Amino acid sequence: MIRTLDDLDAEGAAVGVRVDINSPLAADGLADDARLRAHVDTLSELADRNARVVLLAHQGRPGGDEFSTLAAHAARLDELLDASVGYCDATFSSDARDRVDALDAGSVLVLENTRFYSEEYMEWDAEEAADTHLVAKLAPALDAFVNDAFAAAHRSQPSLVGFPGRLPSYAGRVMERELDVLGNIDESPEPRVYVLGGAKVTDSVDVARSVLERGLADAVLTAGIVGNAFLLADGVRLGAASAEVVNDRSAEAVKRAGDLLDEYGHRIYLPRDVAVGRDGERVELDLADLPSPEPAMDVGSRTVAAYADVLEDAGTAVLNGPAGVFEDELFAYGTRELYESAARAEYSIVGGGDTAAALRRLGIEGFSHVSTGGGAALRMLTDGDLPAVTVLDD
Ligand SMILES: Nc1ncnc2c1ncn2[C@@H]1O[C@H](COP(=O)(O)OP(=O)(O)OP(=O)(O)O)[C@@H](O)[C@H]1O
Ligand SMILES: O=C(O)[C@H](O)COP(=O)(O)O
Repeated sequence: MIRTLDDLDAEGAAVGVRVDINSPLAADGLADDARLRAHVDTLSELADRNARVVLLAHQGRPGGDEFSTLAAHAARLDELLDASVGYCDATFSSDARDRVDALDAGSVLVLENTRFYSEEYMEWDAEEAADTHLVAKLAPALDAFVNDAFAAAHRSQPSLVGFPGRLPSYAGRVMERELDVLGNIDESPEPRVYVLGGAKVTDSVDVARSVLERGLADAVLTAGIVGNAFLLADGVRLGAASAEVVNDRSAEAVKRAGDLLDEYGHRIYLPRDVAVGRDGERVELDLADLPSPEPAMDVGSRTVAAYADVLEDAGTAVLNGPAGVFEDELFAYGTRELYESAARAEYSIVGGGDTAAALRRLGIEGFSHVSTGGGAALRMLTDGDLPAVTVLDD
């Protein structure tokens, strides 16, 4: 059974709360605060119940553009919450532990990006994770652990799976709600159509295989960099610029996408055209017009029309990842159109950090459930088990 905040004696307790506030960034800070807003209920409840709330979170991946401190996140949370929010530029050092010890009841402290520490970017089993430096050093300063980071629950990293071995642990309100909705997806109306876009090529190929093998998906529509990977796997010569974007993420995933096309090609839909930027304009190219020197940044209107036909008959539409570089208005078209078609399905689920940002930016509404998780939601929908959830279950 997974315990929730209803089971936690919060008064005066130092509660470590793992959140997922991994967000798109802009030069001057956060580009979108949807993931921070999602945790407001959990954090306000704990602060109102006089807990000393200690936040643990990651931002970006080592070496990536969005790998940064959590200073801007703390400042934004301070605006979003009634409680006072402090920031500490360490995660488990004596400085961090002293700040936890000094924290007032009803206040929040954001510790530094957990991925600044190399152990956090490795996968562990729960017992080993409990012995990592981060967990072994920080746990004694805490009385309880709450995991509200549904969106990262598919990762077996120390801050996600290590604390339950050392502290009484609970699911936060976001985690509770997500498990409620996504745990019952096998009851959802058929046919089920999965739309896989975005940048996480390896994860998406794995998801496509799983839902196809298990008969959970009647159709898989590919878009974004994921779509480009499937086009390459199908032998389409997109051009060196597009191929580089895909191969930078995973050349191996293209091979696996090819294997999947061999087995399930009749149920996997590939883009029929792509959009590139040429002299500052959007130009749509049919596959026959490729290769192109410019990278494919969006799906084109023929793809949108073909995918809309499939989505029109969907009982359930499950979406992850944008169809293109929606942050640039020239390439927002595919995402806007595809999401609007999906939102019209009888039951529609959409997930992902950038996806949530896209919904807000493009003003798209009407989904039955907007999950905070992208990869996590898809893994939950397909395998039903998430490492960080399994360790909460006792
Ligand atoms: N054709 C493309 N070329 C380059 N970037 C693309 C393309 N299509 C989509 N993207 C980028 O993919 C990014 C989002 O992908 P991602 O897989 O991270 O989605 P997500 O919704 O955040 O899912 P998750 O929660 O798993 O992170 C966006 O920044 C978008 O610009
Ligand atoms: O955005 C996400 O999907 C989660 O925050 C997990 O991030 P990751 O894919 O870098 O582990």
